[in-house]
Amino acid sequence: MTVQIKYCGCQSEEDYKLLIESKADLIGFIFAESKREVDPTKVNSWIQKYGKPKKLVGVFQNASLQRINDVISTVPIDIIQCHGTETVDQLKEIRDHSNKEIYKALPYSEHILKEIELYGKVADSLIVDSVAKGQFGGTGIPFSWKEVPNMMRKANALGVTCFIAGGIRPDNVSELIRHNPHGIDLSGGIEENGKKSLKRIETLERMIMR
Ligand SMILES: O=C(O)c1ccccc1NCC(=O)[C@H](O)[C@H](O)COP(=O)(O)O
Repeated sequence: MTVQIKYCGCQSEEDYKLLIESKADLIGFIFAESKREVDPTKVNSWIQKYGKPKKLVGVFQNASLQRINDVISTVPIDIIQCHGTETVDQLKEIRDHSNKEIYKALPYSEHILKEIELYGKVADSLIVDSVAKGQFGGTGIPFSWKEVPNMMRKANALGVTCFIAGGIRPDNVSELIRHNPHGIDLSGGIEENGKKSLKRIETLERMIMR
């Protein structure tokens, strides 16, 4: 199976031009508190200017329905990624309210298989990401990938796609690919000086033969 690629944290018009020409399947924008947070109106202007050849993901963290509504009425995103401590009931409410696909990010821990079981029944896809120094999302730090095959087995049984995120870079992606994740999700690993880097994207895509 071909591994799906999600590049996240698109922060500028230059980033967007680069990412739509990459081999990514999905491009993510951060609408949560972060150094990568973007303004919905600006994001929409890039999409109007350069088109929308990829699926677009809006990343939120414990956002209100009002905030989600404000963003999706401005930006034509396809997927809402919930990257906080949202409950199963809140995910259902967000889906009913928005009519979008819902991705749920789960913090990697010893309880990850139980979390996959719980959220895999309601989310369209899952993203297992690292927690580091109290931060969840965009940490730049990988977790131990030896549990990845078990996670994929659990996700397969539930019929959901499961992405792996957190500190994936061109120099470590081959090791992760050996564990056969359904998808990979990167942000900092394809950046140089805070901007998405063509060189790093091309190197990464060569490593995974895309
Ligand atoms: O990237 C952020 O700054 C961020 C902030 C708050 C919530 C989520 C965030 N990112 C979500 C993603 O999907 C990232 O791609 C993922 O966390 C991996 O980031 P990295 O470790 O930098 O590759």
